Amino acid sequence: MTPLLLRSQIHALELAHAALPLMQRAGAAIAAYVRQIALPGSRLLVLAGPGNNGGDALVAASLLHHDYVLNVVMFGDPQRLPDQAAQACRDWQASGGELHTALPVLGDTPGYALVLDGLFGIGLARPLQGGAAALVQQVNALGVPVLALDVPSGLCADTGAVLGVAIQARYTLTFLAHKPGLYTHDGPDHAGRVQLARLDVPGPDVADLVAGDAGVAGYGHLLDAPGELHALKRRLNSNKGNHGRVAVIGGAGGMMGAALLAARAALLCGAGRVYAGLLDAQAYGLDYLYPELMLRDPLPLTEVDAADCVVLGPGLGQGDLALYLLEAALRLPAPLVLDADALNLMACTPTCAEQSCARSAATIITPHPGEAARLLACSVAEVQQDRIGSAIRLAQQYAAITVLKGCGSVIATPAGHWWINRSGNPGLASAGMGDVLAGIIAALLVQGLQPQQSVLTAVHLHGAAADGLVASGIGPLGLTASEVGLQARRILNLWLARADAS
Ligand SMILES: NC(=O)C1=CN([C@@H]2O[C@H](COP(=O)(O)OP(=O)(O)OC[C@H]3O[C@@H](n4cnc5c(N)ncnc54)[C@H](O)[C@@H]3O)[C@@H](O)[C@H]2O)[C@@H](O)CC1
Ligand SMILES: Nc1ncnc2c1ncn2[C@@H]1O[C@H](COP(=O)(O)OP(=O)(O)O)[C@@H](O)[C@H]1O
Ligand SMILES: [K+]
Repeated sequence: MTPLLLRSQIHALELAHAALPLMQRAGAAIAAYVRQIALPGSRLLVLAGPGNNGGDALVAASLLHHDYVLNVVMFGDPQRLPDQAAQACRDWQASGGELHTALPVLGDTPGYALVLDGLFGIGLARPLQGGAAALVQQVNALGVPVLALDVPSGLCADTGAVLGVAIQARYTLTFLAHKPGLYTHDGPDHAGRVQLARLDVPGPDVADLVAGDAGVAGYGHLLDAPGELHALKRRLNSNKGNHGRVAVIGGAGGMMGAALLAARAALLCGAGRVYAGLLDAQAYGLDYLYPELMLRDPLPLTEVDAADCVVLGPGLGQGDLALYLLEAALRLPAPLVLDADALNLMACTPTCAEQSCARSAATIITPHPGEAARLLACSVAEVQQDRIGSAIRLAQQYAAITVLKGCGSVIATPAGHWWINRSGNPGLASAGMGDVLAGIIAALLVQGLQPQQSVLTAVHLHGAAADGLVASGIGPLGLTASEVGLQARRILNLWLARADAS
């Protein structure tokens, strides 16, 4: 899996390699990339900011000078550039290059083929305002493809939050290591296609990259491939009893579908037996589409007691029975997946955190940002401003593997390990998708994957299923949770066959 480094960790890496000509290498990597995406002779707009990101852009400008028509806009005082960037600026001017202080008016001359955004990189320290914000807005309004250098200016490299306003790039060439902000929250909308230029610096293990922030165990990983699936391989001589028992509890009045979606997804992803305990007194005794499911009253807890994993929450409601079931589930010795209303109930029942922390089996919580905000007693905006930190805080508060869902779902463990999922698309932004995810997690868990591996695989699979469907024209508009469950089955079996063959 690909490492994801926070800004403090990138700085540690830079420090460990301070003797290397990193800015020269970054400039060369930019020039090589530009030659792939812009025709020689075309006009390029180069934006150089007040720090080393601007230096990278200026080195590239000098390297591209003879083959392109370049307009370089310097934002900030060139006299105050840091040393290496100042040298890059002198080199540019010595080669006959001009520095503009604002976007040149092109008149009748052909427009820009490409913009190189070297305004701000990982040194962005506060929201863009005034001249910087205006420049970014002007560039976005040009409608010209933008190559962002390191990160799109205005985007926080750690969190993917837009600070004020941010460059809308078609491409991002990022240096040394991938940054989490490119992959979660608003990052993917601003970064476009991301490519890494390592600058001949080896991976992150060279440096001690433990971040200063409390609770973060080190650098994270981009979840861009399924992990080890060996435990899912079935012996020829196996029976349903070998493939685990999932119990889904939820489906109060008007919300039966949520519990059925989770239960069906568990069935489709291979659980040997799936029970659904439905709270709706009017619930049918049969799922006509999937009669394989065993629908029961949630009380008594007989099947729940015997389950190898319990999913509690889809369509659960927040009544007295729901709370009783939540407290009973927290006492169960089996792994527990808590979603939706189970999380809302936990947020307003302080004793639940204590109960959750006292559990011996794995607890998995899968909040979307709204549920996370309730659990953390803060606003959704605060959760989104720091998705990694929020996920880790939740993981620690409940001693639970946590999936903070949304664009670039963040998975975190109580020990402070974290991942960002790369699969998935906005087709998943429709009702019932979270229920399907909860069912998939439980299915993988009861078939023998370890809890952490179940969560990582399920999150990646869920997104990959949506990607596969969109690629074949089913979605993003109108993609349904039921289709994602079916496609997850197909992809999981393909992954398994591939793992088997290798
Ligand atoms: N240090 C190194 O070893 C390397 C750095 N590189 C480049 O250097 C970048 C980091 O350079 P810096 O640390 O100089 O940081 P940046 O170039 O990202 O920006 C820092 C400058 O912007 C100003 N600034 C920050 N936020 C602002 C705001 N909202 N409005 C106005 N001004 C603001 C700061 O006061 C400072 O002058 C990386 O993103 C990368 O592009 C690369 O050359 C690779 C090697
Ligand atoms: N824009 C998006 N990009 C990627 N994944 C998304 C996006 N929007 C939603 N998802 C995923 O879809 C699922 C939605 O879950 P949730 O919000 O709980 O829905 P519901 O409660 O309707 O089941 C989560 O796994 C989430 O990560
Ligand atoms: K930039």
